[in-house]
Amino acid sequence: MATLNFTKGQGTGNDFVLFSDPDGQIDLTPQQIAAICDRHFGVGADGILRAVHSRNIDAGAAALAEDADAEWFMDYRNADGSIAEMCGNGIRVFAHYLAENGFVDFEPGDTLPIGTRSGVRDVQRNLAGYQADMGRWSLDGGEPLVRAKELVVARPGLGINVGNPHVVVALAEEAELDQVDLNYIPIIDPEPEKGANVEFVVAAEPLVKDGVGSIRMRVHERGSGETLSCGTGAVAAALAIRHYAGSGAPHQWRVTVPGGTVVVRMFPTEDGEHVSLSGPAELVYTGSLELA
Ligand SMILES: N[C@@H](CCC[C@H](N)C(=O)O)C(=O)O
Repeated sequence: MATLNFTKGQGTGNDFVLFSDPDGQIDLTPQQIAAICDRHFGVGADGILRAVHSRNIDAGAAALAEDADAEWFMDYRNADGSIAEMCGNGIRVFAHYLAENGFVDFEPGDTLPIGTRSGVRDVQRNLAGYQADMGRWSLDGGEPLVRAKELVVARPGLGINVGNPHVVVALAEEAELDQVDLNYIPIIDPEPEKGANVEFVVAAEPLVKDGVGSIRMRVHERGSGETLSCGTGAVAAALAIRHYAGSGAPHQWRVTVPGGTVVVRMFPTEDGEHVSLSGPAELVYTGSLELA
């Protein structure tokens, strides 16, 4: 049995087991990942973040081709062991982990490029936390119908890709958001080929104040179930509500999730519109476990 030294971290309650494997020698199986993430028999987490040098993981070649400074790669796995392309809360916690453990020199005001399966993401450190440039996004998931337990009729969703796939469902009332039972996987019709994370959203009252939009969101994550927060989900939700609100809608949104609040900003670049995500990141404790 091998010992795995890990750190537990969280960002708005989206929690992760992190470990460093610069040389790319610890390839956990989906079963081992699911066992570690199990909240009764393991450490318990929504996902796993492996810190590996980009040159030592196959998916890192594309990251280095995009930005030769993307030394570290965030190898993200969902709680069920499946691979996901990107994790918006995870990347802040990952950057914090690298900085606090001295793997990178990353002071407030600095930018750190991190390799992910959806491309390189630039993370900025500031005095309040971290902001990640989540890159470009697309409305490429159609408008499927979504059925969820305790919502009486199917609702129209909006498919959005922000590096990973999402379907956002706008609800009319807070009561509906509170009552939807996300212990059950929402049914998406037609079902996306690679599945999707599903966000349920209501507008805050007022929707816009001082040029900033506000929404509340709950999420069912592909591969992890209901989580207290999903960063890419918050980005998708803000983009969807801005889309529904039409021209004149704000380009900055506060997204309140069960685990806290994150901020989403849309901004123009030479490369088309990008979207950023800001929020906290915390390392909670360190530990070690025996790998079965
Ligand atoms: N919690 C994450 C998203 C993690 C991946 C997701 N479950 C998927 O399968 O795409 C976030 O903060 O973005």
